[in-house]
Amino acid sequence: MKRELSYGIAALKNRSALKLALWSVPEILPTAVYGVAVAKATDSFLAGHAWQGIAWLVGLVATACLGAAGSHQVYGRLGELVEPLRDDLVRRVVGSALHTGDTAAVARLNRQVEIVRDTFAGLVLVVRSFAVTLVGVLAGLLSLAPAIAGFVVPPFLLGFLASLAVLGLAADRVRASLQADEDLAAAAGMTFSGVRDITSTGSEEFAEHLTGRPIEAQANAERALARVAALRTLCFAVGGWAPLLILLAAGPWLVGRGISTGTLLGGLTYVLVGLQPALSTVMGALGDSGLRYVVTLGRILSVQAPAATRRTATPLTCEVHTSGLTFAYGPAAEPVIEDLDLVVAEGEHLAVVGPSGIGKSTLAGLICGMLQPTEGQVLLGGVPAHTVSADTRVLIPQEAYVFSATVMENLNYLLPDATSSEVQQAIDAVGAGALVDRIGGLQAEVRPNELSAGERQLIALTRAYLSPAALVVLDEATCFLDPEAERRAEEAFATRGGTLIVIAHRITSALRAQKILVMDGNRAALGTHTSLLTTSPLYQELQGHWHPAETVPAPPRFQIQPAS
Ligand SMILES: Nc1ncnc2c1ncn2[C@@H]1O[C@H](COP(=O)(O)OP(=O)(O)OP(=O)(O)O)[C@@H](O)[C@H]1O
Repeated sequence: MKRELSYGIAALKNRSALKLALWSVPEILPTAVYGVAVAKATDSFLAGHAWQGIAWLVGLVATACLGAAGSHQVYGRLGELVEPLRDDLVRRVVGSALHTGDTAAVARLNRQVEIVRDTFAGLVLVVRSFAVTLVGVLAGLLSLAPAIAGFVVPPFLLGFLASLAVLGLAADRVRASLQADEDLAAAAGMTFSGVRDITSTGSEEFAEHLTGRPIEAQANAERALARVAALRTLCFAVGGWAPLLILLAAGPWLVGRGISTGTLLGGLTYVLVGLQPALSTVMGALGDSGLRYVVTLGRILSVQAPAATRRTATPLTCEVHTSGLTFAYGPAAEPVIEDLDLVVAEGEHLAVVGPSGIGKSTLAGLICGMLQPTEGQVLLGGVPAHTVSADTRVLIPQEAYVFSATVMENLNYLLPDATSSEVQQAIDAVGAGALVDRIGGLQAEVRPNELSAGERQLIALTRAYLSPAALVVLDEATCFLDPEAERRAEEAFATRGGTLIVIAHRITSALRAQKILVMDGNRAALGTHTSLLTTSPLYQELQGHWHPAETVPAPPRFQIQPAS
């Protein structure tokens, strides 16, 4: 739990957290004012000064509007605070999966990353709103009647601190309950699968013994969980209800010492509308989202990337050589690629074409060593692709990855030591200059959600261009660019040096390549545009599909967005 808390606290140590805290200040005002306004309005109405009472209520509405403006800003800052945390977790998850080759883990862990992000954001909001309420109510009570604060605040804080103390215990009990659940499922599964043998050999007693213990253990774990729930209810009774009862009981005494009816009502308002709901919400969130955050983040953080011993080979060339390459997604599945022999020489430019779902992305994954052949092999410079060091090759998929950081950090991610002039040269070559200018230069912050798909692709392409990788694989990585922007980017890669493989989605991409691989089920044809037109019926067909779209100018799929 300590590790998960430290991780969350570290994520809060940045400027966005400070901005979020500052934008929370306006919200304190209505919280501080509502009890005072109710007190003053009540006393004014009771004294027959109706307009004065109405003026207090109008003032209350005005401060609420001010608070709402602050809340609006808070949500914007929350995104800036939470997205870098998500990016960091995704980086860990993907990094670990790349080392272990367990790509299914990416999907599983990515779901957990989403849970951590959502629970973290929820916790930040709830804890922030609790702090705002506490400060506001304290300020309001002290200005209204410090004696009321003396009755209300100590039991409230006692209940709150006790509920925090119970939280650690609750986390342990939840983990124990999950474990007991899993143990019981395993024991019951084992007994169920052997039920015929148990009946035929008359071993019911043994089977009962086998499942009886985990059932008892699970029942105990559930009872322990229920006791913690009862303890939390007790904490809420102390923190949420005791202040109210104490204040009501002390009412006559307070009135006897000059506290007006309106002031007493104002104090009750602070308890009923401020402290009690805030305590209920924060306890609920810590008990629910808080526990989910701790347990889920714990699972992600414990998936350590093993020492990168497997991806250490640095080949001397970046020639791609596949022989007898066969790949299926599972032992019983039909192969997606079967017995493929292919050589792409160092410095060559290959386009891969074929119908949707034929296996182009699978081939890209195999060439980059992210998938391992079921049979045959893929060599990069004579070395098995999955053992080659990660910086030897770069694969840019259709959905480009851009993260919340500066433009420079996004671009030099694969070459952190790149000089400004190297970065600028890459930007100019790929054609990302207008985009970088629009974002505000190299030191400006990138907000991924404000970029179009084409703009994200331009950033990923520039990053790949700048990388030290000798093999670049573009898997429909330019599909959201207009044909002219795509031409410029692809030509930049063709003249960059190294081997280039482009999964093409337009005929023009194929025409720019020296060689074209047509993927056609279990068959594949390799040749040039001219030779394939005569040797590959599928290529002729694809060309027929592509051609009209290429001759009729398509609307641009990438546009620089106007500065907002
Ligand atoms: N992780 C996976 N598990 C199981 N099957 C998969 C997986 N990824 C892809 N496939 C299947 O493998 C086949 C080839 O998919 P792949 O994505 O390589 O084709 P593609 O030619 O790149 O398609 P597209 O042009 O639509 O991107 C498809 O039938 C697809 O459904």
